[in-house]
Amino acid sequence: MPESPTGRATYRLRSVCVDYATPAGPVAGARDITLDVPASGMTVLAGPSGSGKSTLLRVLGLVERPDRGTVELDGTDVAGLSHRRRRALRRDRISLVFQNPVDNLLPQLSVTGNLRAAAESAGHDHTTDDDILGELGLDGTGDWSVSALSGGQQQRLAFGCALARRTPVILADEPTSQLDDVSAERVLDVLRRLADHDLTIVVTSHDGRLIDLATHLVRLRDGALHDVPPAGDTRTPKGVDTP
Ligand SMILES: Nc1ncnc2c1ncn2[C@@H]1O[C@H](COP(=O)(O)OP(=O)(O)OP(=O)(O)O)[C@@H](O)[C@H]1O
Repeated sequence: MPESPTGRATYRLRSVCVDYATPAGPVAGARDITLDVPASGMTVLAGPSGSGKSTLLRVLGLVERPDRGTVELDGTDVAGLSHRRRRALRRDRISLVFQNPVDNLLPQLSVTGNLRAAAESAGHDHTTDDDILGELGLDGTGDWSVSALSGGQQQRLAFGCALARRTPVILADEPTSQLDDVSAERVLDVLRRLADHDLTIVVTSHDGRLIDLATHLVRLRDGALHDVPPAGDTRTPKGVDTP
């Protein structure tokens, strides 16, 4: 397997399979995925609808357990850990940003209240609210209620909550798909800025603008890796790390 761009990998997946039971028989969500996710930069999981992007993101988020194969997070094999250990790892190491902005926030709290609640959820007793709001382009909104923000502002705040949690991993599922073009551009600005932090960022998308931000592009089709370079071929753009 070629080295990942940074040489360090946060995740190492080997032969990961996820099967869903349906009335019509089993459906493969992930087929034999072998992949390293570099410790820093932005990995984009791209592919058409139903290609397995969300399934793979859920595996990385320790929400979905693979039916076969291994998943290492920072060298620990997490696939077989107890529910409790997986939940503790999720709390300490992973922040998830969902597609729908309102699913990421607590509507009864202010903007600052959401940042503080996010920090507390990861065991921190304070946040640098003003720094984070500045980074998101949301200066001066600290006292606002979440409902006063636009969808795009809410989605930027969701990334702020991930920053407040100070987890080394941020996973985001199609974060621009529910936004108009202008709001999506602002979210992309935030993602560009996050890419400068020493974080592992993994985003699913079929938004070409987001795919252009990838430092590591993983293409999926029918639950499997697609466009896998021949062994030893390092010419593939953006460092697809597959065997
Ligand atoms: N809970 C589930 N039960 C049954 N089948 C599922 C389930 N979740 C996903 N699948 C199936 O697994 C495959 C991969 O789905 P997944 O949602 O991971 O793809 P996706 O690329 O994220 O799609 P989209 O872009 O539409 O969200 C699809 O065939 C889908 O129908």
